Amino acid sequence: MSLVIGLTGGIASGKSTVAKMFTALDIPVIDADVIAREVVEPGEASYKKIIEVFGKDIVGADGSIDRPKLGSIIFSNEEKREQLNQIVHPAVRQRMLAKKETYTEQGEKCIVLDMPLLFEGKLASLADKTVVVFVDEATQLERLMERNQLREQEAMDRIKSQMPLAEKAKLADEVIDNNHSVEESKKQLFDLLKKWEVME
Ligand SMILES: CC(C)(COP(=O)(O)OP(=O)(O)OC[C@H]1O[C@@H](n2cnc3c(N)ncnc32)[C@H](O)[C@@H]1O)[C@@H](O)C(=O)NCCC(=O)NCCS
Ligand SMILES: Nc1ncnc2c1ncn2[C@@H]1O[C@H](COP(=O)(O)OP(=O)(O)OP(=O)(O)O)[C@@H](O)[C@H]1O
Repeated sequence: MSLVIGLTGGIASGKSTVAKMFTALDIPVIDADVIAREVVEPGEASYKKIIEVFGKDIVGADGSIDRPKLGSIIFSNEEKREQLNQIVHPAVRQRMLAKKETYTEQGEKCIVLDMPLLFEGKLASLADKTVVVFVDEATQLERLMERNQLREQEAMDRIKSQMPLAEKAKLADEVIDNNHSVEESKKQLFDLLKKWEVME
């Protein structure tokens, strides 16, 4: 039996930072953002559907989807975001499920689903335990603007396109407070993994 951990949070709250800690422990991590990139590569069904809905202008010079352009459309327009979600999310769900099955068959005792939209979507029920990586909104905004080189309004649009982190924290089994150092977050994670007997 594998323990499936649903790792979630908000944009730039620190999921990838915590996911790397699992990887360093040789615990497999299935990353929804990586899969969401794979399913829109040229030749994939979702690639064609995105062009049908958003037009040829959404394709960059190299033939792939122009992600900054698509982002600037969907993060400021709920209807367009919903349209994109309806194209991409079923394909992401299907691949995440298949990967999870493979790891389960391989006998992995712990598997992580790293998924920003775990609670907004339909995969939370797959997880035995859910963990939210939490930061307060001021820290989230600062880290997002810095990492993605965004103006305040663009960063706020992205934050507001998701369920508030405080609400996610209420839905989660456990919360990692990532407002402080990475080392402090690691200690919180290790305490959880000891409690769940994933590590000694
Ligand atoms: C809009 C796109 C092209 C922007 O690409 P970009 O490379 O700039 O960002 P990236 O994919 O790395 O996502 C960064 C973060 O944005 C947030 N985010 C992405 N898509 C969404 C969405 N539809 N709704 C809310 N938040 C989102 C997540 O927190 C994610 O971790 C891309 O995010 C996308 O295709 N989104 C739709 C698919 C999706 O929902 N992915 C999230 C995981 S399933
Ligand atoms: N405890 C911390 N202290 C300082 N900076 C941090 C901390 N945790 C993460 N960061 C930085 O904040 C930014 C966001 O972190 P990270 O990329 O892990 O978030 P994420 O939740 O995976 O984001 P996204 O879902 O948008 O990809 C990164 O630049 C990262 O280096």
